[in-house]
Amino acid sequence: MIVNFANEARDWIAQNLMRGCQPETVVRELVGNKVEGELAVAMVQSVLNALIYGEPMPAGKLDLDAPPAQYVPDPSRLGRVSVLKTGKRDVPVLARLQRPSAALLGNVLDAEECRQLIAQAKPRLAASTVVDPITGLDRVADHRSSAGMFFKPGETPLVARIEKRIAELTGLPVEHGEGLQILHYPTGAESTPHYDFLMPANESNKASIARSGQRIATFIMYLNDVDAGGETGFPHVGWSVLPRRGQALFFEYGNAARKTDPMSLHTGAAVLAGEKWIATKWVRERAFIPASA
Ligand SMILES: O=C(O)CCC(=O)C(=O)O
Ligand SMILES: [Fe+2]
Repeated sequence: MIVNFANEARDWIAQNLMRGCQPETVVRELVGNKVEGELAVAMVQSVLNALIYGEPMPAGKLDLDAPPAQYVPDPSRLGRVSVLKTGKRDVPVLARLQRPSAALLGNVLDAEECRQLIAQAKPRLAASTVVDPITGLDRVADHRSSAGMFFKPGETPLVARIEKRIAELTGLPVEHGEGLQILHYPTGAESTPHYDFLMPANESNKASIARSGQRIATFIMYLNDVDAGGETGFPHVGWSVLPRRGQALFFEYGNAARKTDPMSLHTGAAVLAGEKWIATKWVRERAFIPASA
């Protein structure tokens, strides 16, 4: 059955979802406003499918019989070996998750590399920004009380060496990587639940996706041990990765069908004691071309 779905209602739902409201909360609000329950679920689901799975945004009509969007992960780019090799380095696979597709890796960076990355980044840290989902403009994050900086691809010999290592480990070409981001979380700082892929509904993301394709994978390297807290968490599956110096978490959320995985929602839990330093590489479908190029 096809029903009318006013663009105003659709935009209200989209804004709330992009602000981080839980879909169930948005459904409850709609039901409180006298929208019939099943219809409310279908309305919210259709907007979520557009925001997260890259389905077309509903425009004026809603098909209540449309099948739910599905995400089927491709096989992990890491394969099934227990130790990955890059140069003289052995990188053991310490743990794997099926959904979202993820692996924890040991011995990715040595202590001196971690120390140098922190030292090179420290003088250049600025309060983290997020892209405002409504305006598309950068603003200082209210929820992500960390400070960060980006290296340009290949900016220093150390950065270039690490980028080459990531490419050899993951099979993803060096050129597909965005500039390496260093993030520092002081005690108390956290990063609230978010996706790393770009919301295609956001105007400012459209140009970026057109240039370089969607983000499909994230490689987070932990640069120090954290005394308490600071885990990278996947709330939909209840998995937490503890920051350990030199280890890395690789997760993939884009498949060959060009869908994105809603299970890849993740957080940086609040640092409870000590501080946390990470280096993150986000990887695109195609060669990364920054906005200014
Ligand atoms: O701090 C963390 O563990 C997560 C960081 C993160 O989500 C990111 O860099 O995209
Ligand atoms: Fe993230």
